[in-house]
Amino acid sequence: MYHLTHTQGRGPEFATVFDWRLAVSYTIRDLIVTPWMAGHRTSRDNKLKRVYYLSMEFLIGRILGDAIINLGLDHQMDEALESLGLNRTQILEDEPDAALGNGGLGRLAACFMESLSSLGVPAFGYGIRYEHGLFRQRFAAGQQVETPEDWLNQPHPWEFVRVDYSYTIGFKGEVETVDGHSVWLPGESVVARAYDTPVIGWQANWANTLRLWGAQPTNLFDLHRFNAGDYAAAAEPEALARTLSRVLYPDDTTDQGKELRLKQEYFLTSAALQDIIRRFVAEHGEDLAHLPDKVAIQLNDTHPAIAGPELIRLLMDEHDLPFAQSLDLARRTLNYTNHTLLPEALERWSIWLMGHVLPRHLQIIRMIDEDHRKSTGRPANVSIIDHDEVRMGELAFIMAGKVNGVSALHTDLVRSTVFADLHKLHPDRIVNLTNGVTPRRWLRMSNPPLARLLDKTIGTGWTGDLDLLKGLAPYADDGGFLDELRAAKRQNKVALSNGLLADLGINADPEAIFDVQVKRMHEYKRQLLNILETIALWHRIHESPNGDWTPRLKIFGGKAAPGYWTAKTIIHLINDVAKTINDDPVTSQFLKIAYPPNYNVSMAEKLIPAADLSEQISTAGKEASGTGNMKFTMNGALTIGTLDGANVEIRELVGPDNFFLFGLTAAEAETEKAKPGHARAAIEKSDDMKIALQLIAEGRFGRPEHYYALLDRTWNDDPFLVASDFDSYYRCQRSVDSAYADHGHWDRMSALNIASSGFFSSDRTIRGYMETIWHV
Ligand SMILES: [N-]=[N+]=N[C@]1([C@H](N)O)O[C@H](CO)[C@@H](O)[C@H](O)[C@H]1O
Repeated sequence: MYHLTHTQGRGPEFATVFDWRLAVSYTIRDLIVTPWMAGHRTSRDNKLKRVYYLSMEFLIGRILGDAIINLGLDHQMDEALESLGLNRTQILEDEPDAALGNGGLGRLAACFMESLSSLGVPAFGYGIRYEHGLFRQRFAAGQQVETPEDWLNQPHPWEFVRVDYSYTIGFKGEVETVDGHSVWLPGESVVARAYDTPVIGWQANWANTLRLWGAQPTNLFDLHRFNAGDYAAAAEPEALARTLSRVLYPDDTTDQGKELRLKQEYFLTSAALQDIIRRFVAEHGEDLAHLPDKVAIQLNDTHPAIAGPELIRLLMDEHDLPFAQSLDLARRTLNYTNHTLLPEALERWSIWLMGHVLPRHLQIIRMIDEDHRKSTGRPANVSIIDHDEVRMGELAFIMAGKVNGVSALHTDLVRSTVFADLHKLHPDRIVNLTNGVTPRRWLRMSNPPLARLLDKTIGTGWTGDLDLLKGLAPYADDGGFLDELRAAKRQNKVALSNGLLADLGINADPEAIFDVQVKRMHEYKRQLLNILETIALWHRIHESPNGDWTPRLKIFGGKAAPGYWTAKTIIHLINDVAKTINDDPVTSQFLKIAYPPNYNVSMAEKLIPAADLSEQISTAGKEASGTGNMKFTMNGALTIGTLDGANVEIRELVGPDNFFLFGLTAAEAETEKAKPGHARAAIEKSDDMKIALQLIAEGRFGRPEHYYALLDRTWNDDPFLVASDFDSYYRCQRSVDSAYADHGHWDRMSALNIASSGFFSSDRTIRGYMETIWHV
């Protein structure tokens, strides 16, 4: 009531849901600033070493619900809202998602920030305060249409503006030599202003800062031009500057390559490094020789890899340290995480563009390259500059103390493929740190029915120490427990069914298998394999409508990068197939498809707890890790998947009997892919796939001409081996049907998946980074 009155300036009789939500948010925020300030003082006063996580993406989602959980106030808040006659769900769902990321990489950064605070590790996250996050997705005639996301078109209660922490970021211009020193004279510049969001940890013992940079013009406004009536020109400086933090590039695992993207990457990196050095000097004095003792920096993929040259520039040009010392200090401070092997995702900037936008950095990159060549005996294929391009992967590797992959299989492939030559030169540099997810948001907050059952069965300790879920294993043979487990899952399925009916008009049977594939649309994730199997099943049901079919609801969710034509065609196909199948009176009792638009963090929090089956069906060797797979497992869904990314470790821990495995291994996939005509050969052998492709070509799902190019690509190219894995996948799905029919067996498998998911907590991952990379 205090904040409604004094912060919102509203009486309850006039208050909107927005006013109440802000009042609740400020009330919770008040309780966070205390541990936040205490944590900062403790770090400063004890001269603690800090971790700095640099990422172009932080896929945070909503903040209020998570903050209430971490403060342990969920029950009190329920009572308070009830006593005021307010609807909890309505209040929480009024908050827009902070969609400052594309997919797994961005969400991982958000989970890491929460675990760093939950473990009480002094840390800062550095990112960009995009005015527009990932675009909103809607469907028009089954096709994806993008509209701008606008989370900041209303006051945002979770940020504090820090005008005193502003840094000038230069671009372009030229480099002069004065008294033997290189001096960069930027041609243009902007100001990076800090916006801080506290990240509270479990049980509110600690809170770290997520510092997001917003771009401001160096000179606000050209008054002379304004007075001359040239209003547009007068506003130009501001417009230009703000483009830097205007919008997130919507590409997931694809190199953008645009000048503005490079400028965004440098904007983030330079502001972060200037802020880090200011804090170090303020707390430890001018002698930067001790920087690596107090600062550990993690580069989230190559997007902030310009940090190597930028840190050297700051140390050399602004703190007068010699190149060799600057290089050494930078290497002992920086670390790099690789998140993908896909060639089109590895960033390469043309020498021209790098020299144009960052002339001083290109000079330093050449010095780093030369130093590395000299110190490693000039081997081939490891140079940063290659064929007039600056290879950011090589730059990040050469400038890093440690390089890590994000799953055991992925790290092996990083050593044997993309960085094989550098690995030979630096055999101890690459380490593995399998991804993880925070159990606070992805279990305790998203799945109250299961959380209550866990609390009752093994106590509440699991939220802070997920390994305690092992205590559940004995209950896998306890019928009473399994019934309650099934009841909890059913509660979530009923809630989701009601949502699907209300939003999409789809009547979902909670008894059906809720088979869920939610992730970005990409050919290597093989949503195409899933929808082709669905068509083949539909055809089979039509052939024997009285057969003993296990009802199934296929749920899809995911956005395609706006320029990714094939991914958009697959979205269109899924919606066209859904239309035909959902309207089919013969099969609708056995098979339905739902594709809710605008999949995001908040939707994942609803879908994952209601899932029975988790689709992790990427071509083996292509998905570096996956993190959705981990969220489904800890929420009791069983996985159908390939031996790819972290699926391998999930299967090892839950046991092969509790995982539905199919498909080629990464090595077999490489061999198969090399065979000419592998697709046509596989399709000719598979009646089910052939019929599925035929039905599309015949126009059973919308206008066939929309899919001729996709059909041609599948028959003649099929780069991700959909055809080669089809029959194995189809057979595996049928074994899922029979397993699901035996409730006791299914629930036992579900219980064992939950019991074995402790390893996939991001707390375990962060502890790994602390021990093997950051030494904090
Ligand atoms: N970029 N990128 N990489 C990804 C994801 N697409 O964001 O990073 C994620 C986080 O490491 C991985 O789980 C996922 O497999 C990988 O493809």
